[in-house]
Amino acid sequence: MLQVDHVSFSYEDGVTVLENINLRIAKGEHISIIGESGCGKSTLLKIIYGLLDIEVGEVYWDDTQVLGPLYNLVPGESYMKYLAQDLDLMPYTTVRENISEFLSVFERERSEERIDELLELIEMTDQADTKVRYLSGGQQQRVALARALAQEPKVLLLDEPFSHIDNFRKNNLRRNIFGYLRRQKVTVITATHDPMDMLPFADRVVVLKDKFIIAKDTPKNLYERPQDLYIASLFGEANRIPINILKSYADTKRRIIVYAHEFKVSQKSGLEVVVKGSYYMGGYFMIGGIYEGHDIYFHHHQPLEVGKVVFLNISIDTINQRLATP
Ligand SMILES: Nc1ncnc2c1ncn2[C@@H]1O[C@H](COP(=O)(O)OP(=O)(O)OP(=O)(O)O)[C@@H](O)[C@H]1O
Repeated sequence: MLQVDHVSFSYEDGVTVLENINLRIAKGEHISIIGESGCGKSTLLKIIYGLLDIEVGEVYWDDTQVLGPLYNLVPGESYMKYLAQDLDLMPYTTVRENISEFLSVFERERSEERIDELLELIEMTDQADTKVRYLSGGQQQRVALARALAQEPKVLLLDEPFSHIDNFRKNNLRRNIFGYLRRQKVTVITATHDPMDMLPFADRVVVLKDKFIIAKDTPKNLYERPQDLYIASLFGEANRIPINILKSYADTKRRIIVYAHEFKVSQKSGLEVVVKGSYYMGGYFMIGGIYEGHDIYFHHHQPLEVGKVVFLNISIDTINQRLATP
């Protein structure tokens, strides 16, 4: 088990970046860390890997304490691999050589076979003999992923692992990589902005905000019952709506989170909205509007004229689901 106990951390400027962070991560579990840019996701991964010295708190992998650079000549733990945002590749050697460099001694005996397996996993068999400096940013990120896997870590820390990779490949690659890591029973912690890195793959999601962990839950629970707009907005466009405006019979002044796609447009009754603009999103239009002076966003199958008045409805199931949120 990976254990983070009461960890607080500040860089040299003295500003606290993380405060009282506690995590228990079981072997083989896949965790995602999400939160707005600058909330401390990378810092937490670096602490777990032992790249930073912490003054408050402790990190353990089973009974072994993870120690920072003050206590470790070569920072970083051998059973872990941290794939940073800045990829540490060897630009003047080929993709194959880059991967081979990181195979464990045990694996060198069957190295060609293993490299071919990893090349297939990152869908780069055809570029095996290309020098890394000639690859695109997304291709380099895929090589860095293969290098991380080549080392067969027990714990893999991934910092925005698919951020440079085009959508054309991203989905398949995510399924390949996360599927592989599950089969290998690797413990995985992924820091990400992208809900698609997390919703289909994580067992649990940890949400960071203003130094603290504000939620830990399954992706499904977090998505369906977001505590607040900050969490919901990590998944997509979301609104905070007073419940009694949506359903006149509701006597509560409470506000609930409604995702943009959960509204249905009606010409007759519901939340009265004046249209401000329509944005083509591919399969639908994102409509921006104003209700009672507040911005509101909802989906519609066609654009709506600016200034038009429409009414928004939301299903009773969704309202009940959100009202059940603590
Ligand atoms: N070496 C450093 N020295 C001082 N401050 C730092 C250092 N690295 C990061 N910070 C600050 O610590 C905070 C957290 O940074 P961190 O990179 O951990 O956030 P993040 O959530 O990973 O962001 P992003 O999603 O943009 O990568 C930020 O305010 C950042 O400016």
